[in-house]
Amino acid sequence: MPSLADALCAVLAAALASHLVFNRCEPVHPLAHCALLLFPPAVLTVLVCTAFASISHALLAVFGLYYTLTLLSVVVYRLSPFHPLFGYPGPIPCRISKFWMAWVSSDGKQHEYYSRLHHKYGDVVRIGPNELSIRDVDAIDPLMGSNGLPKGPHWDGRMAEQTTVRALISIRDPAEHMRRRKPWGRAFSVCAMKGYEPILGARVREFVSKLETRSSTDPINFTEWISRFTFDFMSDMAFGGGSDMLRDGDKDNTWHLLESGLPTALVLSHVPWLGKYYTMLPGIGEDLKKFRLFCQERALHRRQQGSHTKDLFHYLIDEAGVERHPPTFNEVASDGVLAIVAGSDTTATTLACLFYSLMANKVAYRRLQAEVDKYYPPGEDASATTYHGNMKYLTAVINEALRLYPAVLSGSQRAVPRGSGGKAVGSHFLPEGTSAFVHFYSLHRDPRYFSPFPDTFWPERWLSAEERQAYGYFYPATGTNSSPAPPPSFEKSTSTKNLPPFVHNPVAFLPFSYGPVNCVGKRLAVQEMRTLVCCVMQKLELRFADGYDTTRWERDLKDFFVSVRGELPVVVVPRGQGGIDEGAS
Ligand code: HEM
Repeated sequence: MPSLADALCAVLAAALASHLVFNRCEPVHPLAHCALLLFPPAVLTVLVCTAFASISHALLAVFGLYYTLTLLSVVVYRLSPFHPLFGYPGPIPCRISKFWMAWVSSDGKQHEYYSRLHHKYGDVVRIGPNELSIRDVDAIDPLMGSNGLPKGPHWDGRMAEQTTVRALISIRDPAEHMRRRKPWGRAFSVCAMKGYEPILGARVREFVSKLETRSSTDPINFTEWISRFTFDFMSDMAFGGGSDMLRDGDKDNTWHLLESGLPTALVLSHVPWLGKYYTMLPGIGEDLKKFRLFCQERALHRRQQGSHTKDLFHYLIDEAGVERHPPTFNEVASDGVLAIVAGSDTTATTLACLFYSLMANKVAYRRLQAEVDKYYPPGEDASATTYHGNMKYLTAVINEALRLYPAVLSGSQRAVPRGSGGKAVGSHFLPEGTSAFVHFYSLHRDPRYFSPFPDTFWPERWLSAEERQAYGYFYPATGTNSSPAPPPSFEKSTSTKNLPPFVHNPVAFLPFSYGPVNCVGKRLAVQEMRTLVCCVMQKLELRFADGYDTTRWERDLKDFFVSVRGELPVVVVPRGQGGIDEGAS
């Protein structure tokens, strides 16, 4: 008959063994969890129950002790010098469990949290037991370049409900990713892009004319209008049409279906194994399922109908029959959903941030308007891309919006595969099993890479010194300490004397990520933004609605992997009709 001390030793040994198995094998399947968390204490209870007064005492003691000791062992190990990431600084709750980041991220402000951590702890911060956030330009290529690391486990949580066919963005196996990316590469080649101009031009003209011909000058929510445009355009591209939000508004509540799952997906990305349980809950993820169904119906319809234009779907489904291993219909349908999600929300956020920034910085607004007027005077079709490449101020404005507000604020995770022996990333070493990402938001606002005014919308930083000088020096007035800071007023200055040295390092500019799994839709996104901005600036005049609190913009911006923007109440009138101050120039 075992003594009480024997029983306690047995439970301690079992708890340590269980921690060891969790640590080595990282099981994610619920059955494996049950086996490790229920089977050992149940067997132990049977074996040592005679050491206790009753079976219920034995159950309570063994199970309670087993769980307490397992947890304690996990916590002590993660904080101890034996942990491979011990040398990296970070807050204690982060080092203990990813549940901490799941909780922190749930309010959509994880990008600001990471940024604060980098200010406090430096360029590499331990933000999870096995995860690092990096703010160092030298880490970009080794981490994300062609000899870099594959995608990390956060995709297993984000896409937990995709149990059969995964969309391109969440494929972690590099060989499979490369196979699935081929049709996408073709779809965004220079030649294919030419074919998209008429589809894009038609939607942009519709957007502008809808706003131009409004009979009222009441403020509109500009964010919503832009979202309708990007959604309609991506539906045209992915499924040959089928969405008319610009005409009918969001009558099917599609935008809600698209965005409602984002916060949960972000939380699950921090604790991917929880995704398996989440998908078992009845009624969970209904919005996303509806959205997928809606897209699948469109894909089916588009396949049956065929198309005269070579849209994105044409390439994804390989209508020309050029792929050696053509994708299956389910793969294409899944990638069609991805095109809508990855293509509409990201571009909508960037455009909304861009127009917000322009309205807050009237100097930049007038400079861009002047450039548009030069290349596309009244009567010229501003949706034709002919002069886009010459428009340096336009490029500067788009880059600056992407720098301050990258649509994916916190970057995309990579992971060091088990058995690889680890990876040197710049001057840092990442042990195997470590996940890491370059934090775009922190990198883009780091004064070592962009100075002066790293937190301010200042498109002139993207011009050459001569071009900046030719424009004359307009600088944001400094000295505001409120957080979030209101957009600065701009002052005319005759010299650069009292400014910190000019620093501009485009290597630290990664809104579309970097390397072989970067944003495959970058060309389309840039063309879409250039076309829309040119047409809006040519035909319309915008200003914030009276009483709009400009500090709200950054407060309302949420990081749910793809960022989600708040309302932007704007007065829009056709140009030349007056009513809007055309002052600063
Ligand atoms: C301003 C607009 C956009 C921004 C800032 C943006 C940014 C990004 C980022 C940061 C990634 C993650 C890459 C990584 O994991 O390293 C990504 C992936 C992706 N984006 Fe975009 N994107 C934009 C627009 C678009 C558009 C218009 C499309 C068109 C369909 C698109 C399609 C994709 C796809 C398919 C992926 C997955 C790529 C892969 O895993 O190989 N994106 N994007």
